[in-house]
Amino acid sequence: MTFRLALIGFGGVNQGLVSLLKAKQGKLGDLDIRITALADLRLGVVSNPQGLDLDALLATADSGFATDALRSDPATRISKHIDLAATLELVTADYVDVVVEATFTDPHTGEPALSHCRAALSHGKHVITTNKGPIALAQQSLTALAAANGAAIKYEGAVMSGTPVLRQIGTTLRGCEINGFAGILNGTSNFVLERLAQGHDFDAAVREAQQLGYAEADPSADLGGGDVQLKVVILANTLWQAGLTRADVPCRGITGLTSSDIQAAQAAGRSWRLVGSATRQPDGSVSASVEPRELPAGHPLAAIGGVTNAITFDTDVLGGVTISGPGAGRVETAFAVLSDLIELAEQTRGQEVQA
Ligand SMILES: NC(=O)C1=CN([C@@H]2O[C@H](COP(=O)(O)OP(=O)(O)OC[C@H]3O[C@@H](n4cnc5c(N)ncnc54)[C@H](OP(=O)(O)O)[C@@H]3O)[C@@H](O)[C@H]2O)C=CC1
Ligand SMILES: N[C@@H](CCO)C(=O)O
Repeated sequence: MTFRLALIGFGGVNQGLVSLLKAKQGKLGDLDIRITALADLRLGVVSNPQGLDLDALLATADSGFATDALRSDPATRISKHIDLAATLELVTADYVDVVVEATFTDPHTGEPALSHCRAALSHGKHVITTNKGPIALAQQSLTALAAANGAAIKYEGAVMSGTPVLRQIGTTLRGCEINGFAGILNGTSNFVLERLAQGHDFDAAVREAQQLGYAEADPSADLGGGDVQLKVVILANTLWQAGLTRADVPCRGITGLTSSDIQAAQAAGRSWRLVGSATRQPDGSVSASVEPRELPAGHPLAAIGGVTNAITFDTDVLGGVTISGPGAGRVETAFAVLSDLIELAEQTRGQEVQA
């Protein structure tokens, strides 16, 4: 099976995807994944219906977006001009099967990602996104649009990066009723908390998280809790079709904590963690919050350090089920895209057998 991808945004995650596809060449069975289109503000709009060379793409990223390596294939078209219309033309091109949306997360409007997703889905293109904006704001309508056009929308990377969480809800945990969750859902802030506990400076820790590819384009979303707020909305709506919006999730980040708060907790064997949580009440309503919590040693989330994230689901049959793994990172998040592509291939094959 062949998937021809359009990558929208060529920052950390989509560059990570190119590296990962190169590393996995020949290891994905009959799944042939090609990148036939790319749109990025710094690069412009690039296409090659036969597939762009992965080494040339990596060289382009490494060289700070010089296009010499891409130009060595005469079939590759490059236009430096990029605007919404050019990007929408690209995502709907006949040489694109799957659009991988990885531009910045806008928590207020979801744009321009929302327009990219809608255009792709309404032309029957599958969408895979790591972008939390469109999913937190329009999960239900995007899913309906996909279904109406025989397409799929997948977003495993939107919560806890490459660590499988949303897929577990839909597969292995399906026989359980999940009545709540609490988790460390932001890699950057957890990384900064660890650095502060080690005595490092706040701003230096944030810069390090940016260099490592963990932070949002605007890191105040990580530190102020807004990123976790979006993830809580996505989880609650996935679990319970709760119709939750950001306004329903009171939110405080880690910016009110001082180094002395953190070190005092540490001396007492406790740890500050930024926790996103939600609970379904007996009447079906959902209460949710994002806040720093001082956790005792032995709490399942207390020992989760650095960029690692973890979530504990409160289930009727198993009690607490905790999933832990990387919460951010370029290749780690690209892995979520790859896992969505593999699932999409399985589902497409299943539909072909039935037809
Ligand atoms: N990094 C991570 O660990 C994770 C990231 N995510 C999400 O994945 C998405 C991508 O993250 P990441 O790759 O780290 O972000 P980056 O900021 O590294 O990359 C985003 C890229 O998109 C480009 N871009 C911005 N607007 C447009 C546009 N209108 N059209 C085309 N390209 C555009 C940016 O260009 P320019 O730089 O010029 O603005 C940049 O190159 C974000 O939504 C993020 O929240 C989710 C999970 C983990
Ligand atoms: N900026 C986010 C990326 C993953 O969504 C984080 O640090 O968790």
